[in-house]
Amino acid sequence: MTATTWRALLKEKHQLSLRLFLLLNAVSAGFSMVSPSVNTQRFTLPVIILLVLSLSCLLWQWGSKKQLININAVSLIIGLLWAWHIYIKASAMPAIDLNFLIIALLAILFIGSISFINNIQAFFAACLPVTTMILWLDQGAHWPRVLYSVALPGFGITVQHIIQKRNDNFTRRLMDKLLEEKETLTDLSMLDPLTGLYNRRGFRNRLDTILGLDAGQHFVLLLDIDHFKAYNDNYGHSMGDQALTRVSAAIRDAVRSRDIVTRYGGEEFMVLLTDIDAERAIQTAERIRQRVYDLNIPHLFNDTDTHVTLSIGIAALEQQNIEEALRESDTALYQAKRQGRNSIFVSEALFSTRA
Ligand SMILES: Nc1nc2c(ncn2[C@@H]2O[C@H](COP(=O)(O)OP(=O)(O)OP(=O)(O)O)[C@@H](O)[C@H]2O)c(=O)[nH]1
Repeated sequence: MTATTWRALLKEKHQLSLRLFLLLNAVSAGFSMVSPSVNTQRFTLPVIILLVLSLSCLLWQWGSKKQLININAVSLIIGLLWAWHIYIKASAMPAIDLNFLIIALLAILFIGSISFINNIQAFFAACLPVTTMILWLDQGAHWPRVLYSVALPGFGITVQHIIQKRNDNFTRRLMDKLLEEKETLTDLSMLDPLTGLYNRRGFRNRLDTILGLDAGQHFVLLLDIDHFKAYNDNYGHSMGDQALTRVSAAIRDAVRSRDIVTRYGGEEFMVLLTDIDAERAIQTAERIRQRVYDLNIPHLFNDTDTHVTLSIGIAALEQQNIEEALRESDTALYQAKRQGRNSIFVSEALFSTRA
């Protein structure tokens, strides 16, 4: 879930309360025509509009769920229609019937408060026109009772609104935090825990981005620590881990930040040199080899030297074919091992490209 889907869900929740509001108003408008509390002016224009409007909005929302209706505007229009309806009925009476006014007020307060328990603006938009009309028709004779009837649910809804806002904020913060953690976990799943370099998954992820940019020529370097089994067997696995960590850091330091350094296997690394020519790629490979040698990690069981050393195979990445480039660099690495280790071998295919 993202912050956008969260906001969409909140809007959807409000639209649900609007549907309830429309439904109750349609029922109420129908009822006031069929069985009115006062038998004058059953079919007023506003109550007919009210019925048609409520049903149309309901049907429209049903049909196109993505189209959101402005809740406050609809509530205000419906409140005004009810006020107009009350005015027409009251005008037709020989004398103002207080019971009629109270029932009319309670009806809209009831509909407003159960529909908009969490939406204070919509509640007042629906109830204020009716309240004002009743106060005016009653000429203020019972204003404390009328205002009390509105203030009581109004206060309850305000408190509920504040609590709900705080809950929503809390949930949103919690969701942001979870999304952040999810991103961190995704990042971690792309890194090798021992060396902090990319693992194969991280490499694939970065590769897709780089190939998408299609900037210049790229080269694949496959690097393997020489006689590392002998190192582990003689110095222990923990010293082996330390050596791996130091070698990883040396490789990382020897290349540019835009190059991708990956722990490709146990003591095997892969570097993708991006947007570079063949000459510089070979120079970079040589720099890596020298940096690792200069670490001076003693390895008395290395047949070729007394230090930890690396062998490197290089191949060009042609036509975005990473599998082919890896195959060629692996062959080149094999040759580097065969020619005595602590050395670099350039893929024959690359030689022919350069010739
Ligand atoms: N300490 C440690 N050792 C590892 C790790 N991953 C792989 N290794 C060791 O790396 C060694 C690799 O040995 P081999 O594949 O036989 O190669 P090598 O001894 O380096 O010989 P050449 O590659 O031919 O020079 C094995 O002993 C593995 O146990 C690791 O995470 N930590």
